[in-house]
Amino acid sequence: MSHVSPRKHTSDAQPVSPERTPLLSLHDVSYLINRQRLVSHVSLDIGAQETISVIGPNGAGKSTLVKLILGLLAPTEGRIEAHQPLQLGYVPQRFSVPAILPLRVKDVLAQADKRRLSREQRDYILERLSLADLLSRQMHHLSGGETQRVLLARALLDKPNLLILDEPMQGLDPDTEALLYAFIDALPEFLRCAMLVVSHDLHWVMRGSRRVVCLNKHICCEGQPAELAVTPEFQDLFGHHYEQPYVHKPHACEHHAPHEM
Ligand SMILES: Nc1ncnc2c1ncn2[C@@H]1O[C@H](COP(=O)(O)OP(=O)(O)OP(=O)(O)O)[C@@H](O)[C@H]1O
Repeated sequence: MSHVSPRKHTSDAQPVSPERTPLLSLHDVSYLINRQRLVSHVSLDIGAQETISVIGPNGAGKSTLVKLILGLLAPTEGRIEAHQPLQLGYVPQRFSVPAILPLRVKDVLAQADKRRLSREQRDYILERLSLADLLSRQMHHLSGGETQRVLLARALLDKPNLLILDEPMQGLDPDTEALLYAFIDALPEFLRCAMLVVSHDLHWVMRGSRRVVCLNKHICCEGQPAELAVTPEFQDLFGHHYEQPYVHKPHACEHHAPHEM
């Protein structure tokens, strides 16, 4: 990818956890077209095994940001820097195969580089994503959920170090959605990688300890779900759709219950 320059990282005195070892940095990246700014001054570091969820309203520039990271678009301002050679995996929002094109599931999966995983590891992916019965089916006959499972398997078979999922659960039934979320939430060690997940599913996004980036052309707020949920920027954009689960926080005042005195 021409816009990304791999750079050797010199070791600092501070040890960095594997999750936080830098993989990719966006430096003040903007994308303009026809004098319209679709992405504005985005700076973002992605750690080597970090999961980042990207949320934002329709038209906020999320897919444009994904295309910039994939190298399908070049930043018109700023730059993207890879700290290690990138192996990208991508599951798009939509994928349709024309009925006229014969393409079986096994043809799609066969495009992956077989040298990157062992046979057992490849079988594990197919088994976890329940693909055994689909292998001979035509892609254009698959349902939305089946297609997303195939695309996720295809992406993982290349053992990416950065997996980008652009609203992968759109239109899926709750069972398929739960299956895919459970799978990406607990990838086995041999598939552990950085993930950037664009999602409108606030209940998944705000669960757990993934870093959340809220994009509205620029990054309007980011952080851990609990920190983010109380920011005015998040409240403005999503407050009416998302109620933070009640969390009891012990307070630090001096009074004691009678039995403690
Ligand atoms: N090539 C283009 N030329 C002009 N405008 C574009 C182009 N591509 C995207 N846009 C506009 O840029 C804005 C951002 O689009 P983008 O697809 O990145 O948003 P998004 O956050 O992914 O939206 P959604 O949540 O609806 O998928 C939209 O208003 C879109 O119409």
